[in-house]
This record gives sequence, structure tokens and C-alpha cells, in this order.
Amino acid sequence: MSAPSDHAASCTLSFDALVSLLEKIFLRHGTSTEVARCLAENCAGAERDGAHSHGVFRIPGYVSTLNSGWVNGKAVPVVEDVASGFVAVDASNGFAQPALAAARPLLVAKARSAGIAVLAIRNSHHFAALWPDVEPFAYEGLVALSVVNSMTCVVPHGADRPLFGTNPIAFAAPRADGEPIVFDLATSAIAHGDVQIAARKGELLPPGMGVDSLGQPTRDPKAILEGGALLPFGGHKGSALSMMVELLAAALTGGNFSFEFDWHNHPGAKTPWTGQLLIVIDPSKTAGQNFAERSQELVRQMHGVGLRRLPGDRRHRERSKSNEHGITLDEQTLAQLRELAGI
Ligand SMILES: NC(=O)C1=CN([C@@H]2O[C@H](COP(=O)(O)OP(=O)(O)OC[C@H]3O[C@@H](n4cnc5c(N)ncnc54)[C@H](OP(=O)(O)O)[C@@H]3O)[C@@H](O)[C@H]2O)C=CC1
Ligand SMILES: O=C(O)C1=NCCCC1
Repeated sequence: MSAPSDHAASCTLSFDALVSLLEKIFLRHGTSTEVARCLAENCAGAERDGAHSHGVFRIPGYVSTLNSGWVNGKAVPVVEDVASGFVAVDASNGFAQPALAAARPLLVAKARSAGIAVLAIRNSHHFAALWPDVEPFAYEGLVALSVVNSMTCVVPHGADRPLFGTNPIAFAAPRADGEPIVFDLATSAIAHGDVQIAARKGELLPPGMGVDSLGQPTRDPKAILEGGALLPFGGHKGSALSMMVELLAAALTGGNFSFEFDWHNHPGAKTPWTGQLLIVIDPSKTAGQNFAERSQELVRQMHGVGLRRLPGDRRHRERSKSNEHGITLDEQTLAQLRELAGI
């Protein structure tokens, strides 16, 4: 799939039209109708919000993975009611998003009754942005935190060779006036998807993102992708967070660490076979003042000291633009999607 370009001829389509196109692609490549809908909405949502590293750019990777037999596109997740504040799901070697969808009602009920609940997803594949997994909880007045590990491509701070994944952390919290506060960030200096996009565009990366196959710093995305590796963001601090993600998303859930799965017998496989953890908190159960008012006050104070952009602001601007004018894709990308959909 070509990377978004400012110069290519483009066309626009509605969110629903994009979901329906992506749904056809997933169905044509062996998913169930439920999985197709779930992944299509997730991927179209990322594209709508300008999260291009995890929008339609990912579709060929989904397709080649499904074709390789690495993931079960028809997997039925098995939800386990483990304890008062704990839900587990065996994603049955399927995608993580349908597993979350299956466990969501029980997770929310537990969070509302106990004040906090944990969801441990294992045996799952996450190939998407993480914010769609947490943002909906904040729209329901809940606070949510999620972590997912991926595939070995990040050198732990102070080490010689890669071990960690790009391991994102996403957080969402409601506020009284405005969109929820949401951030979603890879614990690597740059997401793997953005390195791939830079490589396709022939662009250099900023310094400090990765190393080549000899462990030497490089700005060449191809050198990173072909035998090189990424660095954690913020040196030892990002490295510690990435280690935490491995522990929470894999050790705690029963999923694989980023270095534990071997996809070499499945040429074309791209989706990490790991785990994911979500923590959901009902702030109405805390002894403090109204949470949404307090988070609004924090935002007010941040704006008061000159802050112009909150995490999530850019996405919401892109979302509004897409909702008003449609989602813009270049013609080549749309043609590729139609071909994959068989239309
Ligand atoms: N499934 C997987 O295994 C993996 C998925 N990913 C996904 O890749 C995506 C990209 O990650 P990453 O490249 O780290 O994200 P970015 O560095 O682009 O953004 C990280 C966060 O910071 C915010 N932000 C960015 N710039 C500013 C700014 N100047 N001021 C205030 N806030 C800012 C963003 O908000 P905004 O969105 O509004 O710009 C976002 O919430 C994520 O969605 C992540 O989940 C990454 C690794 C692995
Ligand atoms: O961009 C990334 O980094 C990743 N995205 C999807 C899963 C693999 C890592």
C-alpha cells in the first residue's frame, strides 16, 4: 500500500464507505463477519483520525498474514470470569480487537461494581493503533489504560541487540468539557509503521531513532528495517516502560513476549502473536471530587501556561475534517484496496 502522499491524485470517501470496503477485504481473505466488521471499523477509524501508520497502510499486512495461516481470522474468543476484578480472554490465535469486544460487557460491569477491573488478553494478534481500545471507555465516564507488546525490534537501553517490541501504552480519561484526554505512544523512539512509511517515501528519519545492522546510529529507515533495530524513546526511561509493557502484556496475561514467537514458517506473517492488558477504573467510586471536573481543571491550567496542543487534539481535528469532507485516499491506494476486495 502506498504511503499517504501530498502530491498524488486523491479521492474522498465516507467513513461508512471505507468500513464497507475494508470489510469486503477481510471477508475475502478468510475472516468471519464479526472479525471483518471489527477490524474494518478499527482500521477505518485510524485512517479517519489521520493515524496513518495504522490505517489502510496496514491492510496488505493483514491480508498477507491471513493468507499465511499465521492468524485465525475466524477465531472465537473465550472469555473467562477469573475473579471479582479480573477478566481473561483466550483470543484463540485471533485478533485482539474481537477478544476485547467479547470481554467488554463483563469488564465494564466489573469496573462499575468493584471500581476497577483488569482484562488480560492472551494468544492474540494486535496490528493496530491502541487508542481505539481505550477511548470508548472514556466516553462512558471510565478511565482506561492499555498496553500491548509486539515483535522484537527495539534494543533495550544499554544492550547490544534488539529484544523488546515497540510496545505502546494508551490512556484515556473523561473530562467535563471536551473530548476525553487520550494519549497513545510507542515506547520506541518511533513506531515501526512510521519507519516503513519513511522507507517507502525515501525519507531520512530524525537522529536517535535507530541503529543499523552493525549497531551504528543511522537515519536510514531501510538500514533499520534490514538488519538494524529501533531504540527506546528517552533512553533508560522508555526502556523501563517497554520492559513494563512486556511484563504486563505477556507475563501477566499468559501471552508471548515479543521475542518468543517464531513466524518464519509463515512467510507473509506480519502480526505479532502476543498479549494485551487493559485496566479500567470507574472514577465515580473514588473518594475524590468529580473526576471529570478535576481533569477539566488540569487541562485549563495546562492551557493557562501556554499549552496549545493536548495529545489527541490532532486526531480530533483530523476526525472532524474527515467527518465533514470525507476520508482522503490517494487514487493508487484506493485502487489497491478495491483490488484486494475483488471489486
Ligand atoms: N499494535 C502495536 O503493536 C503497536 C501500535 N503502535 C501504534 O502506533 C501509533 C503511533 O505511535 P507513536 O508514533 O508513538 O505516536 P506519536 O509519537 O505520533 O504520538 C504519541 C502521542 O503523543 C501525542 N502527540 C504527538 N505530538 C504531540 C505534540 N506536539 N503535543 C502534544 N501531544 C502530541 C499524540 O497525539 P495525536 O494522536 O493527537 O497526535 C499521541 O497521543 C500509536 O497509535 C500506537 O498505538 C505502535 C507500536 C506498536
Ligand atoms: O508500528 C508498530 O510499531 C507496530 N505496529 C503494529 C504491530 C507491530 C508493531
